[in-house]
Amino acid sequence: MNTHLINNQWHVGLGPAFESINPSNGDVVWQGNGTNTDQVNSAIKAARAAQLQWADKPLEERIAILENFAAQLKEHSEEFATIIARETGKPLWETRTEVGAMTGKVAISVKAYHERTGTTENPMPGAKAFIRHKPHGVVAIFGPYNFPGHLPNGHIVPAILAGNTVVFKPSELTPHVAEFTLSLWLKAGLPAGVINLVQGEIETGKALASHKDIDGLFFTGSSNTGHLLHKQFAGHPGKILALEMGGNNPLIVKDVSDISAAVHDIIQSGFITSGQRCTCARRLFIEKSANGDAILEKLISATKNIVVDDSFATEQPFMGAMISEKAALGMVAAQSELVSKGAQILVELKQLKPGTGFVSPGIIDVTSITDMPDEEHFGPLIKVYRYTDFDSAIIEANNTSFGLSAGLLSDSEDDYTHFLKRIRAGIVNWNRPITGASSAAPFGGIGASGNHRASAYYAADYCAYPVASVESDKVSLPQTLAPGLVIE
Ligand SMILES: NC(=O)c1ccc[n+]([C@@H]2O[C@H](COP(=O)([O-])OP(=O)(O)OC[C@H]3O[C@@H](n4cnc5c(N)ncnc54)[C@H](O)[C@@H]3O)[C@@H](O)[C@H]2O)c1
Ligand SMILES: O=CCC[C@H](NC(=O)CCC(=O)O)C(=O)O
Repeated sequence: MNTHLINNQWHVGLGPAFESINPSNGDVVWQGNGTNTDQVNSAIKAARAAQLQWADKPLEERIAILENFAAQLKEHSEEFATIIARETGKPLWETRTEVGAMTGKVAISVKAYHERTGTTENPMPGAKAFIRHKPHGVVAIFGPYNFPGHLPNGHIVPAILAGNTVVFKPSELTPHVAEFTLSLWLKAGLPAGVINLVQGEIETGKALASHKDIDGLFFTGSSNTGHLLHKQFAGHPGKILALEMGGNNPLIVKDVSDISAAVHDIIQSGFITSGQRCTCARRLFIEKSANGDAILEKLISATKNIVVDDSFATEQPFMGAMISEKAALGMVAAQSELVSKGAQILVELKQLKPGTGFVSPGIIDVTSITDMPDEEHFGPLIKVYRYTDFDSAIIEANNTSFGLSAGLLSDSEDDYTHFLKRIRAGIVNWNRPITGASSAAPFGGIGASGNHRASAYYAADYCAYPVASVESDKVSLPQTLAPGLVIE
């Protein structure tokens, strides 16, 4: 099977075999072999050979290829949404929005390129001062399985726009999505070597990340892997590493009059994509009050009514399957562990069908647990904390090594101002779900969630480095020389 794209040629993998499975029914979606180390080397060589020529192209030519890609995405949107749904288990309505986000990324990245990394010219006596931006060179891009199209695309598009060339290593759980993405780039007229695709499991990732001839690595994935990469990059200050990782995101609810609206925003925050978004609310803080009781009661009944079904069901479900049966069972086990620590199940998260990734959404009250693990449970399980005092809820919300997203549902603007000043996260929302971040804003977290290299609108920043120049079209002697200097 032709799996890897090197220098615009498809290659059969020479490494270990692997496959992807449709988590809704256990069907094999894709089979192939990963790369071996020689193939990873060849991909990097191809990217290196193509880089100068690509960066030398007039910007308009690079943009034209990106726009062709957006047109290809539009033309093949339904086919692509179907492929993503089959490989991830996400509902079709949602994978259609993923393809839409990929298409929109092109125009947003062009705008960001000009605004954040364009050329600035300032006059100065006898010369001009310029700020320009240059590409790093060859960058490795690693993607996760939950948005196998949109999130790698959020690195690839700004990277090549800036003049870098890329070696892309997708999640081993979503190889078909990656292959289809590259087939659209080829149709868009991508020159050879500009984006190379290497597929495989961890060994492929390790061979690429540790390669001496990459100039940087842009990563979206788990905090564990991101931390490993950070260690690996220690001692290489010349290489740029951009890390987008997970979160243990808090959502605090306080004094809301529209209880149904609050429940809606909690569900959108906690359960969209079966809880498999890095921005999902993992910890829900609800006041111990009549208002808090009413919100929790409505949340419990609405959660029990959430429709979980196949990606292609005629009546579209809110949630599809999780990425794999292993992930689904992992969530069941996480729930059991919390129960063993003293948590109380309010709505049980259950695997709905053996051999699949289908789980029902769960809510668990963890207020009485004293040794809560600071872990990202990457699935549809909301952990409820009942609180009596707003400030202690904010302190507990900040009691995490992560800092990706956070939110407050409250009718009071004063409460929000207070919360915004104190909460530590890269995305902080008020009376809106904490998922669904815009590509037109910076996106990233602090602490164990990232390394201050925000993506989305700010991805332009890590795709190029600034060059400051003072320029004059001829050398000229200054009118006044420095003391002690005589030039005759
Ligand atoms: N902050 C964000 O923007 C963001 C977005 C989506 C997902 N995520 C996070 O991603 C996670 C889910 O995605 P995932 O499970 O695919 O992540 P993951 O870390 O398992 O995998 C991400 C990529 O890294 C590769 N990889 C894994 N181990 C490696 C190693 N030792 N060396 C080199 N490469 C390696 C994988 O093959 C994959 O391509 C969640 O934690 C989620 O919060 C973060
Ligand atoms: O799973 C993590 C991504 C979640 C998603 N964020 C974005 O799409 C950020 C915007 C971008 O990268 O263009 C979300 O917040 O739902």
